[in-house]
Amino acid sequence: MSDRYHENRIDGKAMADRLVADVAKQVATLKQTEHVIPGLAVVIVGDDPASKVYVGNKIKRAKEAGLNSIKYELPENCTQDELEQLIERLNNDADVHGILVQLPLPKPLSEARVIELISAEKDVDGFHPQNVGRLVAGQHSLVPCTPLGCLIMLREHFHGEAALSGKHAVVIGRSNIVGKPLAQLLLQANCTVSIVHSRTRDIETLCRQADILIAAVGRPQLVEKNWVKPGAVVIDVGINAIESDGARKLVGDVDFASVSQVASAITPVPGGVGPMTIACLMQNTLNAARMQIQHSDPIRT
Ligand SMILES: Nc1nc(=O)c2c([nH]1)NC[C@@H]1CN(c3ccc(C(=O)N[C@@H](CCC(=O)O)C(=O)O)cc3)C=[N+]21
Repeated sequence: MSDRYHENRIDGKAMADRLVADVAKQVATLKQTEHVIPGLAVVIVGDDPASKVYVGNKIKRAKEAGLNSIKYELPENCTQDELEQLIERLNNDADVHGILVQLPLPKPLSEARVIELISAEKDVDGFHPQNVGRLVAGQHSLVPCTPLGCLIMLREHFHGEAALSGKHAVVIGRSNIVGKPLAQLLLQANCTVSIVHSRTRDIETLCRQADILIAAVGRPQLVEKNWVKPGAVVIDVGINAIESDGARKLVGDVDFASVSQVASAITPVPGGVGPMTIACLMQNTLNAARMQIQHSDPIRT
C-alpha cells in the first residue's frame, strides 16, 4: 500500500505500559513514605460478558501497578438498596481509595443515584457532579479516564501540551463520559474546540477542518477518509464489536484502513485508547489515595 504516512500508528498499548510502570514506581514510594497501599474497589452488577472482560483487565493492571484491588460482583437482580449499601460501605472503608461501578447498570438500577452516592474523592471515574463541575471550572482533580487517556496520548504525540495551543480539535460525540469532558480538557489545553453530533449539519465539512479529530460516538467505521484533512491527527475512542466474514472483531468509529492513508497519526482499535483508559484508572487511584492521605493527616511537618 502506498501510504503517504507510514508507521503513523499511535501505540496506546506501549504508552499504557509505560504509564502503569510509572504509577507502580510512585505507588512503591508512597508505600515507603506514607505506609499506604492505594486500594481500588471495582463493582460489577450482573454478568454482561464484555463488562467482565473490561473488569478483568482493570484488576490485572491494578496488580501490575502494585495497587490493592477488590472486585465486588452483585447479581443481575440486585436491588438499588443493596447496591447503595455496598457503596456506603466502600465510602467508609479507609483502605479503599477508589471506587468504580462498571457501567451500564442493569435496567431498573439508577446510574445517576449511584454516581452521586460515591464519595467525590473516591470517584476515580470522575463522573460525580462535583468532579464534573470542578473539571469545567478548571479546578479538576479526578478526571474521567478515557478523556484523560486521549489527552495524554496527544501530549506525548506532540511532545508537550504547549503544541496543542491554537489547534482546531473536533470532537465527534457529546456523551458525559467522553465527548463533553474531553472537550473541556482540550479547551484548557488552548485548542479551538468544536463538538459535533448526530444533529450537526454537514458534519463531514466540519470534521475536515480539524487538526485533531476525535471520534467517540459508537458507530462502527463512521469516519471515512474524506472526513479527514490530510495530515490531521485522529484519535479513535470507539470500541465496536462487529461481524465480518462470520467472525466477530473489534473496530473503532474510524475506518482505519482508509483514514490511515491521510492522517499523520492515528490510534488503532484495539491497542489505542482502550489500554490508556485503564492505565489512567490506575493513575487516578494513586491520585485519589494521595489526596485522601493529605486530607486525613492534620499534623504535617
Ligand atoms: N464505570 C465505568 N468506567 C469505565 O471506564 C468503563 C465503564 N464503566 N464501562 C465500560 C467502558 C468501556 N471501557 C473500556 C476500557 C478499556 C478497554 C480496552 O482496553 N480495550 C482493548 C481491547 C479489549 C478487548 O479485546 O475486548 C483495546 O482497545 O485494545 C475497553 C473498554 C471502560 N469503560
